[in-house]
Amino acid sequence: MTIRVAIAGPRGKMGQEAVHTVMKNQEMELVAVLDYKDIGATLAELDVFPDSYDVPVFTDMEEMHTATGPHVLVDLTSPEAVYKHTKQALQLNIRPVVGTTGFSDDELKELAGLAEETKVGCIIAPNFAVGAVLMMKFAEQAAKYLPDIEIIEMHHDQKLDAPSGTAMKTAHLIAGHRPTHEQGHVHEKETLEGARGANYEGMRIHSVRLPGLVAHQQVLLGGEGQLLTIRHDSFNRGSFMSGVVLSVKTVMETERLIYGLEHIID
Ligand SMILES: NC(=O)C1=CN([C@@H]2O[C@H](COP(=O)(O)OP(=O)(O)OC[C@H]3O[C@@H](n4cnc5c(N)ncnc54)[C@H](O)[C@@H]3O)[C@@H](O)[C@H]2O)C=CC1
Ligand SMILES: O=C(O)C1=N[C@H](C(=O)O)C[C@H](O)C1
Repeated sequence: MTIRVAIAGPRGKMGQEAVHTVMKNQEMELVAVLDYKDIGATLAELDVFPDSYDVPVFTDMEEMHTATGPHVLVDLTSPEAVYKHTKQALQLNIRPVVGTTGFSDDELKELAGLAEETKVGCIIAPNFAVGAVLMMKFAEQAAKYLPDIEIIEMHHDQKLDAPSGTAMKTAHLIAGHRPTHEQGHVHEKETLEGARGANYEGMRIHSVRLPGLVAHQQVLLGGEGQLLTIRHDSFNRGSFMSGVVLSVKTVMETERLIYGLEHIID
């Protein structure tokens, strides 16, 4: 069966890459895109895509659903739009594959409940790059032995959310094995606010934003006389595409919400 795919955010950095990926995939058909403007146009009429991309643009998900019947919605938009999109897709029986980051823990819980109730599969992947998933898993394992940890995530300066979804997911995974404990000196004091980064159950998370960067993270684990550094770099957005393809295929086989690619890679 050909998987009918819609993409939200097709003009964005990730959206453009995903449009090309789905268009090239023999097992998928790009049936629609969801944008905030140019309703009634096709991708071919937008300046960033080739003339052969005869895919309609919608601004309303319900209209898109009625007109084109997608099985899957790939969301690559913004932290502001993603919760509403994911909820609406689940209600319309469209399976969301979500790369957009910036969910709160409460939103994730609510969406998991909704997916269970509607039995509509959903994958939320804070990072689609296999190397980043391995970096998170290795950090989770290492935290059992070296529980003093600081996460440094580094991204391009157009990123809207901080900390990154990957840093948050890394902290969640590590926290499953590391009893909460405060790090550093008990009397430490910031003379400049924010100097010690964000505090997640005692772990520190630092967000760097600079032009030239794509997506990078290192997890530093310190012990007596030693430091373990686990690092991953995405140098381009092609690094995320095999994860997008895997997620689109896998979401067709599930009836619940899966949070994180580590649950679906072997
Ligand atoms: N899970 C992963 O592996 C990755 C996730 N991301 C995340 O994906 C998201 C998008 O990233 P980029 O492409 O770099 O951002 P971007 O800013 O280049 O693109 C976002 C696009 O979404 C559009 N958009 C915003 N609100 C919309 C709405 N309500 N409806 C339709 N379109 C809307 C914008 O116009 C823009 O074209 C971010 O949350 C980012 O953190 C980025 C890279 C990898
Ligand atoms: O905004 C980005 O670029 C990225 N966002 C995701 C995140 O917040 O972790 C994934 C990747 O790091 C790129």
